[in-house]
Amino acid sequence: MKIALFPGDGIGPEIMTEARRVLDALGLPGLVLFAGDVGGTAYRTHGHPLPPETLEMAKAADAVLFGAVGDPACDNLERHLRPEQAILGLRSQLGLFANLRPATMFPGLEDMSALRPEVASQIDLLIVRELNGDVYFGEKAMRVLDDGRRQGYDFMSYAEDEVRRIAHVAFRAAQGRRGKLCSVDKANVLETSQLWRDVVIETHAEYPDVELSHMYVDNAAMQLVRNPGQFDVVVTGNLFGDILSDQASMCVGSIGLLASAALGERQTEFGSFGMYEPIHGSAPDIAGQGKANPMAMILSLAMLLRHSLGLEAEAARIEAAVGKALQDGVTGADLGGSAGTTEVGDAVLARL
Ligand SMILES: NC(=O)c1ccc[n+]([C@@H]2O[C@H](COP(=O)([O-])OP(=O)(O)OC[C@H]3O[C@@H](n4cnc5c(N)ncnc54)[C@H](O)[C@@H]3O)[C@@H](O)[C@H]2O)c1
Ligand SMILES: CC(C)[C@H](C(=O)O)[C@@H](O)C(=O)O
Ligand SMILES: [Mg+2]
Repeated sequence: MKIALFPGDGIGPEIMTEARRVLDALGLPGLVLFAGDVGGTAYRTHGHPLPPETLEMAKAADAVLFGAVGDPACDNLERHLRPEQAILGLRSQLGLFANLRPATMFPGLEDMSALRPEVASQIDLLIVRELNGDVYFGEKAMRVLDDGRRQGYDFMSYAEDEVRRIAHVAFRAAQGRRGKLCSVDKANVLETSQLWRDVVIETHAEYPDVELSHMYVDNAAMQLVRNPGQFDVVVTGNLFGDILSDQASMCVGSIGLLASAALGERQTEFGSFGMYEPIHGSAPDIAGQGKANPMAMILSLAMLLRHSLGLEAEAARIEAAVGKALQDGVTGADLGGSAGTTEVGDAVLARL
């Protein structure tokens, strides 16, 4: 079993240290770990945010655990050299098109939600975000128009096969949960979304046991705050899924709590090859201060064990330990507490 660890920038290395301690504590036999550079860190040492050796390391592994990338000092680099290209490059070059972003209320944390506790307590949803297409990967450029004005543009598109494969993932996920799928789009304005909706409806024919609904993304943003308990599985495109998942994190209580899995079609002898990362970024405003919440990173490790290594019991053990630490009131500044990154890690380890 080979896991590639890519800590990245900002709080990435701090939270990766805690996930690594949890992994070590499990004492899994036959585990081989590799560490690689990504993001601004990799740009500084190798001249590129996703050096070829890092990509090769990811390909040779059964799973990748990814911290975060992003560095304000790199924001003026040409786009292909910016830290974010590491995560985008890994997702596209590894064919990881299906991003699972679960958001579930942790018992005892209801009062820390940005929503009223009785509303927040109902949250148990899964965002299935398409990860290889949309406006993220279309042609983009800045140009000067004939009249001298600068214009930026990004081409948004989805091909039907790209929609169909993520729809299948979402329908199957709904079958394994409460049987409800809400497809979020902007079909009232965008042709990309009209095709999305048409293909999701066509795919539904193969899943008559799943209840399908459609929602425009602006309404979905509102409904997520008004009544998040109405959602079971939400399937949406790359951009909308990015935004709605950050929003969902504050409905639960903190962006430092939400984990994610990026999966594709490749199967290994242990499970599905995948890359696992917190949904948050490198948090430059708190980097190096020992304040970051490592729970999203630790929960991403749990997802890795479940989906890529077939270790369901170990995954559940980690999730239970995180849940207990929260229930016992061990929280950092993001959740109104005073525990630092290492203390939160200690608390999870003590409850494993
Ligand atoms: N997957 C990724 O690597 C990823 C994801 C999102 C953003 N980014 C990058 O990260 C950089 C910063 O972006 P941003 O500020 O918009 O988003 P961010 O998620 O890094 O931070 C947003 C806010 O949430 C807080 N926060 C985030 N994670 C936290 C944690 N674990 N514990 C406590 N607080 C936490 C931060 O302190 C900040 O106030 C940018 O360069 C961006 O491109 C990377
Ligand atoms: C860093 C950025 C490219 C990334 C995205 O937009 O997908 C991040 O926001 C995320 O949610 O993983
Ligand atoms: Mg995001």
